[in-house]
Amino acid sequence: KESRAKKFQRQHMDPDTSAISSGYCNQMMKRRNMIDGWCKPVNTFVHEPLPDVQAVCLQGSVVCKNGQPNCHQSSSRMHITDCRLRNGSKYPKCQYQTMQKEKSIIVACEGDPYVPVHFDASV
Ligand SMILES: Nc1ncnc2c1ncn2[C@@H]1O[C@H](C(=O)NS(=O)(=O)C[C@H]2[C@@H](O)[C@H](n3ccc(=O)[nH]c3=O)O[C@@H]2CO)[C@@H](O)[C@H]1O
Repeated sequence: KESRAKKFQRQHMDPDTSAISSGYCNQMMKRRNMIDGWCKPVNTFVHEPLPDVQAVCLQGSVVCKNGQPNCHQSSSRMHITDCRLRNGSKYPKCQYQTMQKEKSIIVACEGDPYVPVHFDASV
């Protein structure tokens, strides 16, 4: 069974890509298995080293969207790509808009070791 930490990495980590093409999200949402059974509406990929993203769990504590207190906001901006399902896109033809950004990320952390398990938002 995939751990929540590993699921976070599968869904949100892509440290090795710097050149993002317009087809990046269509390719990655499929490659990382986020269009199985349905088209995931929104998903962010982070283009920073895994240790840097894991370190966010030690940074500014903030309340999560769901009210839980275990979210943390990165103290610096990070290179990310937001993938957003295009209007009219129908499963199984999940078509995404690819948007490159530099923003501070908010993740929820859990466990021992205390690591990211959920991507909450970017600000
Ligand atoms: N505090 C917590 N502590 C611990 N765990 C917590 C906590 N909160 C939730 N989980 C858990 O996480 C799991 C999960 O998949 N939550 S999810 O909201 O659907 C994920 C969102 C995110 O993937 C994506 N999104 C969204 C915005 C954006 O900018 N970028 C972007 O990628 O959209 C998704 C839907 O919004 C679920 O098991 C839930 O129980």
